[in-house]
Amino acid sequence: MKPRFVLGSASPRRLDLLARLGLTPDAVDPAEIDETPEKDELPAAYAARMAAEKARTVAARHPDAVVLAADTVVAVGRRILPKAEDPVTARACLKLLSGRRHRVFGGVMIIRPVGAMGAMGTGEPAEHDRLVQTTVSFKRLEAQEVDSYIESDEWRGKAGGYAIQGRAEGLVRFVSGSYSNIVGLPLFEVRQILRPLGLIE
Ligand SMILES: Cc1cn([C@H]2C[C@H](O)[C@@H](COP(=O)(O)OP(=O)(O)OP(=O)(O)O)O2)c(=O)[nH]c1=O
Repeated sequence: MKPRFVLGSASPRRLDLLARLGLTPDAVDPAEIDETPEKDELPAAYAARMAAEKARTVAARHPDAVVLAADTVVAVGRRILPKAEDPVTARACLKLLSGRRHRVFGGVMIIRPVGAMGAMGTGEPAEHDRLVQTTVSFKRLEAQEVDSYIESDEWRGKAGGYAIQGRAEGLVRFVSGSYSNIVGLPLFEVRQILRPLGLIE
């Protein structure tokens, strides 16, 4: 029997990405936790910590289900870029990204109840995590390109102030690594975890 599957995310991108694997969650229940980075926290550690905290928060509400949560962090060197919620922040992000490479860290945490799905015994739920890194290179952005992108509003609610799944892809010279990781969920790694749990064929 297929286990119950809960997506612990408010991101419509993550729901769309799961659909590409043929997976529709039985419930969507965002964690809504405090997402403030710790002082001097490195981007990779932050992405992993956020994914784990979101998944543990949601798993506590759904002890009988497989729970997936993720976090996408855009980083320039050791610097974590914010999720752009206003044009000033989005502009500042684009300025940092213009003409250089940056990294996108995708933290994924999947928690499943133990004692189900053939696992022996009971006790603490089992945790499966992944940290995926993608390198992205933007062209040097002209002032007019920045203005026009800000006008588009596509940056709103996106880590690092851009959405590669929209017109920003036309400003990206190359991507090295997982594309779906940039959009919000590294599908290869997610499938590797969910398939043995009987959620994906
Ligand atoms: C870089 C980039 C990010 N994003 C999105 C993915 C994520 O939704 C968002 C990063 O914020 P997250 O904090 O990872 O996710 P979220 O707040 O949207 O949802 P939740 O915490 O409930 O899971 O940025 C894109 O859609 N395209 C991109 O190219």
